[in-house]
Amino acid sequence: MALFSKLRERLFKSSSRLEEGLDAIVEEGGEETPVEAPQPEEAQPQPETPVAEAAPAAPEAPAPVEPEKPTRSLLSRLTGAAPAKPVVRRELDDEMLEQLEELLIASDMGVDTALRVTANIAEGRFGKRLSTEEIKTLLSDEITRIMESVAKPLPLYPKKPQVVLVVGVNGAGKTTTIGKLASQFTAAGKSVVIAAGDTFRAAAVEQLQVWGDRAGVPVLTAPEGSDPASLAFDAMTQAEEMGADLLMIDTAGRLQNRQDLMEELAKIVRVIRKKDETAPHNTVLVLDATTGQNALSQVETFQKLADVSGLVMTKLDGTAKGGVLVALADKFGLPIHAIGVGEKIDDLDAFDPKDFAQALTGLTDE
Ligand SMILES: Nc1nc2c(ncn2[C@@H]2O[C@H](COP(=O)(O)OP(=O)(O)OP(=O)(O)O)[C@@H](O)[C@H]2O)c(=O)[nH]1
Repeated sequence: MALFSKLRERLFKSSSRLEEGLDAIVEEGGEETPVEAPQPEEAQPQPETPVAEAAPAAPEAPAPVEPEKPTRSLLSRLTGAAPAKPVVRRELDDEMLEQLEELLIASDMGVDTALRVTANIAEGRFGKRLSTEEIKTLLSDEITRIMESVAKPLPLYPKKPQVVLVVGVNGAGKTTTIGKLASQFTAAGKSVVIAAGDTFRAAAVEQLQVWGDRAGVPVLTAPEGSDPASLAFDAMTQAEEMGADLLMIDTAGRLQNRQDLMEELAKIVRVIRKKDETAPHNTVLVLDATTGQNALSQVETFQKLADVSGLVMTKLDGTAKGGVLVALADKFGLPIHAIGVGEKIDDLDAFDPKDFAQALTGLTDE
């Protein structure tokens, strides 16, 4: 699956960290078990557990988690394939659970989420023997379950222009994301206008113009230092006159002076509501995945500054902190509209929970 492999490849740092950690945990107290476990009909003595070498025989030896797949053994016999390598399994106990929790916390899933995820994985499996692959599958299923309800593309309304306010700290990837979204909406037949609302930074305006050119959409600007709210008002007027479907407004991200920023955002909202009292229709918070747990406090801060309606997580490529997205979904339940997986114009993917969970855990597609 092309999309899957792209995400998998780009989330490599996150997945390899988890993968290496899981291997180390399972190997630490695990034992090799044969992959081709004897099937009941093969008239082998029925062991209570498929462990190769009986460990210091625990009287209540745990049963295997999943039955071994019979087709594997039959298939390899029919095709004469070399016997598969033995699989290492480790009994799930308190110590292993704690190590799993630590690993998930280290992958930026956050303490609360890591505890919840491991508790759910452990439920009904205590004392059972698990391989790395089995834990990856359980983990991936659990992450998918958490993320399913937040995977929502940016909702589109019949309202013209639909106003999308884009907020986030400087450097999070707002400009890039606006450019990528503009390109996607244009390709989908929508007419888009961008307003460069961070009027205090000439470089930010120039950068937005570069992205507007790339996406082939007009970028409305105002002289440096002018009032962002007045630009937003003019942009509303122009977008209406042009019959644009979408108006995306970039905003400043100076958190150093929170009060100013709060007033600036509030004023933009007040002014555009003079034109359309239902605007802004979306307030999208752009977050940088490489900031890890800091993304959580940014959500809290921006929720106080603006009525955040959804998230875009950028820079998921090349970070070992991809787990923060799970923590965000678990803690805030805000819709995740898209994920940034690179610096190019088409490096913005719809958020697919299963692909993401598999890529994060390094689970290979079967
Ligand atoms: N690798 C990677 N880099 C990204 C992604 N999104 C944005 N960037 C890079 O992050 C840097 C900052 O992106 P901008 O879009 O300028 O961020 P901004 O929030 O608009 O920042 P200001 O203009 O400072 O307000 C740029 O170098 C982008 O190329 C992404 O998904 N992956």
